[in-house]
Amino acid sequence: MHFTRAYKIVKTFLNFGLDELIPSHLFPWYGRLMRACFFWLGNKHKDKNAGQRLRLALESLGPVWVKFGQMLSTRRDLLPPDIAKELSLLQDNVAPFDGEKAQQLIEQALQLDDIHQLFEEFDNKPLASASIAQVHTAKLKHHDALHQVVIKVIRPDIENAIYADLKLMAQLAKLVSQFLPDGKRLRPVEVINEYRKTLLDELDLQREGANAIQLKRNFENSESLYIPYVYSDYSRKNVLVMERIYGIPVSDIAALEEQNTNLELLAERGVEVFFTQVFRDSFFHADMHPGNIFVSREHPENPMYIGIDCGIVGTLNKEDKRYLAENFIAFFNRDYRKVAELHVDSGWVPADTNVEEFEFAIRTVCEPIFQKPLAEISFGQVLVNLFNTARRFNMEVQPQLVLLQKTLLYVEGLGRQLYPQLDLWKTAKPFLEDWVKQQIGPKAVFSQLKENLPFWGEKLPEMPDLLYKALKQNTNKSANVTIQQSNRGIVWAIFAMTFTLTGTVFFVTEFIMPSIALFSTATICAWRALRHSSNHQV
Ligand SMILES: Nc1ncnc2c1ncn2[C@@H]1O[C@H](COP(=O)(O)OP(=O)(O)OP(=O)(O)O)[C@@H](O)[C@H]1O
Repeated sequence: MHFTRAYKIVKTFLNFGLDELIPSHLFPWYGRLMRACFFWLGNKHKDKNAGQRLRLALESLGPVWVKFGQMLSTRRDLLPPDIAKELSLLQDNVAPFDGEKAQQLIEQALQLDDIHQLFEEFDNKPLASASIAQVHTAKLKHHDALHQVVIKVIRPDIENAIYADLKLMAQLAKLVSQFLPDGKRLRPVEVINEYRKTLLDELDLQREGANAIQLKRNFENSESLYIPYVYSDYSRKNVLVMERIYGIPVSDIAALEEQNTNLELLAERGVEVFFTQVFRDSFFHADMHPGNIFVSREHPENPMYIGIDCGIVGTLNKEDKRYLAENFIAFFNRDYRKVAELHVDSGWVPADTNVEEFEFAIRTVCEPIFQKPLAEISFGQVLVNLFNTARRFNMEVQPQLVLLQKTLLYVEGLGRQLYPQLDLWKTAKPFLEDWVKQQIGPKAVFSQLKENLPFWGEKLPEMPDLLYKALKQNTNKSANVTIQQSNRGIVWAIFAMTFTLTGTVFFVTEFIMPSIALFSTATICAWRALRHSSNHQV
């Protein structure tokens, strides 16, 4: 199986002339020798351009490769634009699998003798069928009521096929990175590893269910986004039962216009939902292609999105978020020095990077973007340009940022399709500026203290003990005046710390007057500590 599949892949690549995509000066002699060994396989599609040949080759290799091509199409940082555009046309035309088989899989997963024990009107005919899973409609008997649901079922036997293809892909990536002189720059091994992770995550519907539950909780009372309810009691690794939704696909602009949807508000809400997910929740839906987004039929004047398929989500840590927000703000202020410094501070590029050179490189690629009116600038493209430049300065690939950049491109595309005059910057700027403000300044310091309160609350009872030990040590060593002096300094410092902590506890629990008294005492202790330490140094 392994060998025949490997041969099929080589045959497809050569029949679509993909070897011709490698520039001759980059094709080493051993590569050409290997190519010559398959002399009977030649390019049968000479009439088509490179992008088309690559797309057709991937389509003929099946779903794992199609999904890989779709992922690559969003990596504008790695591929030339014409090839990326062609890959974005990839379609996974897979036939649905037998509905009886789906029913059998559901019965097995939920340990039912008969599907009708739990579901009424299970429809054998799939509602939708994709490369990894198929969706059926049913009515769930739940708490003495009937609930309209959809059941997503992973295709039978897909797992083994995916593992086998991923293994071959990984071997191919290794070959490319080892034997093609320019292979490493494309980071094929990392790209395949990232793809592997995404694809395997998609095979686990319990994970998708958990993501949907989290996202639903994050947008509990939101007017902008609704996530269908997941029946976790009836969900397994290969079966997911969730509330059926009846929204309008977001790409169906005619239907949205027909019900007088406020498209401007809808487009703005897309941007708002995205930035809320990224900056408020650090948890974003990262598969926002139009097939996964619907619009509620209710209240078209106050339109709400409905999101499905939460199989791929992204998360960002606090530092990433802060640098990202500041990067956008600095970029739109055309402060390229700041952009360069942020990349160094965040550790995205090595600490010894020449900031001036980096600033200059960023200016060169970013300044032309401002030729356009601000409203037309693409945030996603800004990130692509920035990351491309940073990569020349040895920026490591940050998978979470790549996911974010990809999602941002989708969100923008979607927003502009709904409302071409959408001014992304106008919608996003106040959001980003508020967020950055919240992260710095006194409010942020206190919220940080509040966050660390449980830790300090735990340590506070130990303070008197520490103090006692320090004092005792001080008495034992009284022979040495210098040490005694320095110990006194330590004792005052401990006092200062204890009063500060207690003051903070009072402050955040809103006992303002006692907290002021404690902070004042802490200041006096700190001053005494400083005096002792300076005497000691003298
Ligand atoms: N809760 C739901 N209510 C109504 N229809 C749904 C629901 N969930 C999924 N569908 C339908 O099933 C289709 C496929 O669902 P989903 O996107 O979750 O599957 P998938 O296998 O992950 O597909 P892909 O990854 O290719 O988008 C959707 O486009 C939608 O038409």
